[in-house]
Amino acid sequence: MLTKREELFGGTPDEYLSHKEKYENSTRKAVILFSLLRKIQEENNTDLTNYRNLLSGVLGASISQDGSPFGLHYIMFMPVFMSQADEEQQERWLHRALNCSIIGSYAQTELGHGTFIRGLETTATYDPSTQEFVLHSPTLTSYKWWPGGLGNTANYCIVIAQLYSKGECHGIHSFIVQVRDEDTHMPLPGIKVGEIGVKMGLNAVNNGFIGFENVRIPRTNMLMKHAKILEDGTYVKSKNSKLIYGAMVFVRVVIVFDSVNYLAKAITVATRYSAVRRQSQLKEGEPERQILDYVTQQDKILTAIAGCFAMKMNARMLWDTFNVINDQLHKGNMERLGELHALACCLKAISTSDSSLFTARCRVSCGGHGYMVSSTLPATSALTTASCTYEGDNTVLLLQTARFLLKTWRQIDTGPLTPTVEYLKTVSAPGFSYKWENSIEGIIRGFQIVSMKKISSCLNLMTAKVMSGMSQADAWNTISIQLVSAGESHCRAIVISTFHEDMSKAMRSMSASLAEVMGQLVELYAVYWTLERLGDLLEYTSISGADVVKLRSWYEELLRKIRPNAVGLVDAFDIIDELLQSTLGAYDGRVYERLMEEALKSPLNAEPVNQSFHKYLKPFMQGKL
Ligand SMILES: CC(C)(COP(=O)(O)OP(=O)(O)OC[C@H]1O[C@@H](n2cnc3c(N)ncnc32)[C@H](O)[C@@H]1OP(=O)(O)O)[C@@H](O)C(=O)NCCC(=O)NCCSC(=O)/C=C/CC(=O)O
Ligand SMILES: Cc1cc2nc3c(=O)[nH]c(=O)nc-3n(C[C@H](O)[C@H](O)[C@H](O)COP(=O)(O)OP(=O)(O)OC[C@H]3O[C@@H](n4cnc5c(N)ncnc54)[C@H](O)[C@@H]3O)c2cc1C
Repeated sequence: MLTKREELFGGTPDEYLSHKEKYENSTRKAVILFSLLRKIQEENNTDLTNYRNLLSGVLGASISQDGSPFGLHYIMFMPVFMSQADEEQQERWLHRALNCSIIGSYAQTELGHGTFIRGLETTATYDPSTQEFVLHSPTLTSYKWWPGGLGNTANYCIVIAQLYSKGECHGIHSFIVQVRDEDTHMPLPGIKVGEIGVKMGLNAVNNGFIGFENVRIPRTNMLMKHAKILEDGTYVKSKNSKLIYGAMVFVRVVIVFDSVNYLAKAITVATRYSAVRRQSQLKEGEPERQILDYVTQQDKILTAIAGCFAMKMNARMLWDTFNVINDQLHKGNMERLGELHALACCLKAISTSDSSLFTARCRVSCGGHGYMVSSTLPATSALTTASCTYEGDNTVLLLQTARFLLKTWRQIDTGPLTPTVEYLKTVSAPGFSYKWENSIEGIIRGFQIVSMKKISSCLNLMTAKVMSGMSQADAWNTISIQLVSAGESHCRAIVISTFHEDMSKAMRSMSASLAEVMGQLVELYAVYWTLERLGDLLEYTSISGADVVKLRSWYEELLRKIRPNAVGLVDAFDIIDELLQSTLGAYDGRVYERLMEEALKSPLNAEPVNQSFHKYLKPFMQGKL
């Protein structure tokens, strides 16, 4: 009898399964895991407040590096329900979703539209004679495309469609739609549903497509917490049209935590491997050195460790900010929604792009063995690059942040600013003077000044172009590279200052030795990004060549100091081998034995001579083909 652990982590490695077998195997595993999670939910009476913990349990413990067919059920279907369904609807469906007696997905993106959601083509036309909506996919490009779990798993999904009533379009709204029969799992009449095929990664997520041929759903299937359609077809507007976007804000907040989890996996593997792997002699006649002793290797890996700790602290800050503002939204106070949206956008963009960048560095820092699927680094790389796209393409999200920053800058003199942007007032105040200094505080100020000056410059450029006769939209597009850069600088200033402030608070309750190491990580992160963004700092601050020389020595000194604690720092992530799933990163360091053990599992090693020799090779080599 297999133990739960053997059931979850044993059997043929996913990489040797067909696409179909991989899905079936991930469904088998998901059922085991989510049965355990269902038990936790029942014990903890999960709601949105502790929902994220459950969610990170789902995500962090996602046993397949290829994701899970149940992921969207937790990541989007339920959060959207919690934020957009009215009480009657929550009563009707939420409990069934929470205990997984129905499995949902989230169908927003279409073949033709992902970013521009106001351009979505799926329609939901209200028929007052039957008090139903008619859901329809008018074109091929209107087919929903990407929804996780929709291919073969989900029997319900939330569909985002253009709402029509009394001949008028009221824009996009959310509807719950049953996709498959709860008993037979057959697609319901008028529904064409399937799986979108093999992707770069996440091939256990079961992303699907769905098209509707005049499918009728009851009026009460429109999620009506905010906007409503009355029985006679009268449309009742939401207090704020942006509330429909709420779920995307929540998920972007969760994604910042995900990006930390994914990066933690990659740096655990790369750091442990770099401590085991010996290669080349630093000095003639000496034994070969651990590759972690090479400063170039430290440059690749230790900065990734610092980045992981930095983003963890920022994820916590974002979650706390989300809860504060979400409570205000529930009380009808929309004042900080724009700030929350902008903060969630830039932190989602920067955390996922940093995670993707550093994970790719971890992959190459492990040489050839880092290219083995059994190292888990290729799959983690494929995962992190996907996160730069889903839940909003990173470029587009940084433009959203820039949009908010320009609005803020226009109003800079009309009153107090909200917390995440009040630095703009400080560094632009009359009489504010600043001289670059090589210190954490000096670096934070420097990044804040760069951000402020980029925002100011963008607004001046926009104004000049519009004054010269260019349309607002063309002016925006023309300077959009600089707008993205302003969004990134704003975010980097927030990440460094949050890391420094929150870690300083945490260090007060640490032992002196631990506090010293944590302080080194904060310094390494700040100095690394200072050297990475030297162009901006030279353009907008008084940093000098002499400062840069000293910064480089400071950086190299930090790498030397942190090196002895590198393995201890990643061990602190405490990722068990079964979740790490890596021949290079296993806790016991038996890298070469594990590489060979995994290789022998290849089906091509099942027999000494593969059948293709007799069918193809031999006749070919004998000139018979
Ligand atoms: C790119 C977007 C935001 C553009 O939408 P649009 O309405 O065109 O926005 P505007 O630029 O015109 O601004 C309108 C107005 O609305 C505010 N706003 C926009 N989004 C939000 C939001 N989420 N929360 C709050 N407020 C928002 C914006 O600030 C403007 O306010 P003003 O006061 O300045 O007028 C939009 O199209 C968008 O978000 N696109 C990305 C689509 C997306 O994220 N898709 C995710 C699909 S689900 C998915 O990917 C699942 C993945 C699986 C997994 O996670 O595992
Ligand atoms: C692994 C994965 C899982 C997903 N799961 C789901 C899901 O469960 N449900 C769901 O609904 N969707 C899902 N998606 C879809 C995802 O939300 C979209 O891919 C994403 O929103 C980007 O849209 P797009 O793919 O249409 O890219 P596009 O918007 O076409 O972007 C392509 C390029 O155009 C640029 N661009 C687009 N608009 C602008 C603009 N206004 N200004 C400047 N540049 C612009 C972008 O920066 C990008 O470089 C998933 C995607 C992936 C990769």
